[in-house]
Amino acid sequence: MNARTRIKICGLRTPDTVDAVVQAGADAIGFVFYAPSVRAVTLAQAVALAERLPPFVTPVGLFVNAAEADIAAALEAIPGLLLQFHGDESPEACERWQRPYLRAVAVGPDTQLVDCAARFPRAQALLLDAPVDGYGGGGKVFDWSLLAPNATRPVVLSGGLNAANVGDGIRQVRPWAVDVSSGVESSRGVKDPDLIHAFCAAVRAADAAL
Ligand SMILES: O=C(O)c1ccccc1N[C@@H]1O[C@H](COP(=O)(O)O)[C@@H](O)[C@H]1O
Repeated sequence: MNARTRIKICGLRTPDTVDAVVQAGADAIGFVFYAPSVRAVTLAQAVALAERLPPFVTPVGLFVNAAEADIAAALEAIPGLLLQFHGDESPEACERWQRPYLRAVAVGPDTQLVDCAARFPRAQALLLDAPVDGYGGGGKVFDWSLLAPNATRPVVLSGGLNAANVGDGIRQVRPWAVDVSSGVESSRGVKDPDLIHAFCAAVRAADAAL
């Protein structure tokens, strides 16, 4: 039983939206270290944004097939950074840091979460996303009914979530946490404080009704 669904808001790029995420009561903030993304930030930008975070709000660094030197630099520069691997990284590439991480999984009809958990033993959670062109942040919902209720690791539900559908996702999947990017944007790559607050309120409402 999950007493409170944790919330990660991903793809923050400005101080005011980071502050909005904190004020809305989210648990984690994602920084996209993937240059092709409209949400990409430099390490210097992420360091400045992460310095705004109070205790108990976790900075998450999202990487897609990144160079080891870039991951090492981010870990060095941002205390407490949780890694999120959202590309084609091998288990070895994810495990070499010897620390917990989030492993993204594009969910399809053949996805076996038990096997995924076994392949990525140090993954603190499996982050379930829709298969998209490219690697993520596509605002697409996957078929939640594909998930067998036998996950051996906490799951983070993501992919096309917004204030209108996150309650259904929580009721159906019962994830440890939810993760959103597109669904709290007024236009592609532009976070909206009102949508951030609405998303967090919808999660709280769903939790209260469980
Ligand atoms: O946000 C991005 O631009 C991104 C780029 C490359 C890989 C992952 C990315 N975002 C992650 O994708 C999922 C779903 O996002 P959305 O809510 O459907 O837009 C989420 O975990 C983001 O962190």
